[in-house]
Amino acid sequence: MVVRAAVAGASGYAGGELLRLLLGHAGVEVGTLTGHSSAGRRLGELQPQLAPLADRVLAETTAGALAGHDVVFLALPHGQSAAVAEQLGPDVLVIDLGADFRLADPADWERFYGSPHAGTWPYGLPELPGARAALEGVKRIAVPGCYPTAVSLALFPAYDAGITEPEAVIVAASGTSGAGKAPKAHLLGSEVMGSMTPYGVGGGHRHTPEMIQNLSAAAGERVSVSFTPTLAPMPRGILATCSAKARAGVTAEAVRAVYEKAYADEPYLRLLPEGQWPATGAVTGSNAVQVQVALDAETGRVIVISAIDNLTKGTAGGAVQSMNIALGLDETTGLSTIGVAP
Ligand SMILES: NC(=O)C1=CN([C@@H]2O[C@H](COP(=O)(O)OP(=O)(O)OC[C@H]3O[C@@H](n4cnc5c(N)ncnc54)[C@H](OP(=O)(O)O)[C@@H]3O)[C@@H](O)[C@H]2O)C=CC1
Ligand SMILES: CC(=O)N[C@@H](CCC(=O)OP(=O)(O)O)C(=O)O
Repeated sequence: MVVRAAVAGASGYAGGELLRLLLGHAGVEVGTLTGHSSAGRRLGELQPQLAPLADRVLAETTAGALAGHDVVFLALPHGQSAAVAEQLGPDVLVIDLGADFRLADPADWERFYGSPHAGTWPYGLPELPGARAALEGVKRIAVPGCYPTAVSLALFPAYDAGITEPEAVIVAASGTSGAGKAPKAHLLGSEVMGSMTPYGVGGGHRHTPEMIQNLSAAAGERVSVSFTPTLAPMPRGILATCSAKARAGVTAEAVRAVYEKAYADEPYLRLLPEGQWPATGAVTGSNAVQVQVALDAETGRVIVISAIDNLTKGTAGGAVQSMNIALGLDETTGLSTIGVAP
């Protein structure tokens, strides 16, 4: 079976990574590509790494241009997906890489995104408890945010197993591609190179409610989250340092056993051997997630560190993995666990 897939937002970072993966996917034929300010331009000018598609010309992002495909990926800014998606009809598989359909609570959406809530779609993080089965055969998928991917995959085993209290503290560093390709002063090379800085400090980051949603579902009770993102001088990657208070009596051996069991059959989640620590460079360009755990004897906190590529497992790889499940394909088709290093 070969499905025909359109990509809206093909000129952006998420759209570009998605096309890189789709070009290596045996079950996908790349159809229409769309852009916004770059409509009418050749893809080769904008995404020179995608050589086989260099002569494709970007169409305007309209429902008409995206019609006639089996799968439509939307890699658009927040708030742009709903209007397009509602015109695409119920039979096409629509996969939104943006935030519009990730949150279940309209109040959370309105507070963090400041616009009316468009709705909630099945959530494209198959490794979460029950999520894989919930993606089979669906026609709409909301791909998680990059930080919630790194954090939820790091912490769900601890909450699912009940070994941690319902609070988590997270500090995560992201590469600059997480902020998209559109020019912004704080992303200039002279601002970013050789410097790191936090942002969204004190509960203000829009990924906080998404993390709370995922971790609370795993815990069966509300988990409070303190999240501090930082911008790191690298193009790709997220390193998330997560901690939560261990429940009484939990030992370091018990923590490790929980993670060994939770990740045992997962194709992309890798608990590293003891003494080895996750590195963003090791997962660059791959769908892999590296994780290490420790129990801090001084504070009684379980510490879990994860590394992902924000554009691959954190966006486009997660989208392809979820598409594979929805279409009944082998979940790993077109996705690699092999990073590009150094
Ligand atoms: N970058 C990342 O690591 C991650 C991104 N995502 C999500 O993916 C989506 C795209 O992000 P990213 O690729 O980084 O962003 P970019 O800024 O790199 O790309 C945005 C894309 O959307 C198009 N676009 C811009 N404005 C409009 C508009 N008003 N209507 C229609 N299309 C528009 C742009 O077209 P043009 O260039 O032609 O103007 C471009 O193709 C976002 O929702 C983001 O949240 C999710 C997880 C991680
Ligand atoms: C470095 C950086 O700016 N990162 C982005 C997150 C990108 C992402 O995954 O999130 P969305 O899909 O929700 O946009 C941010 O902090 O807003």
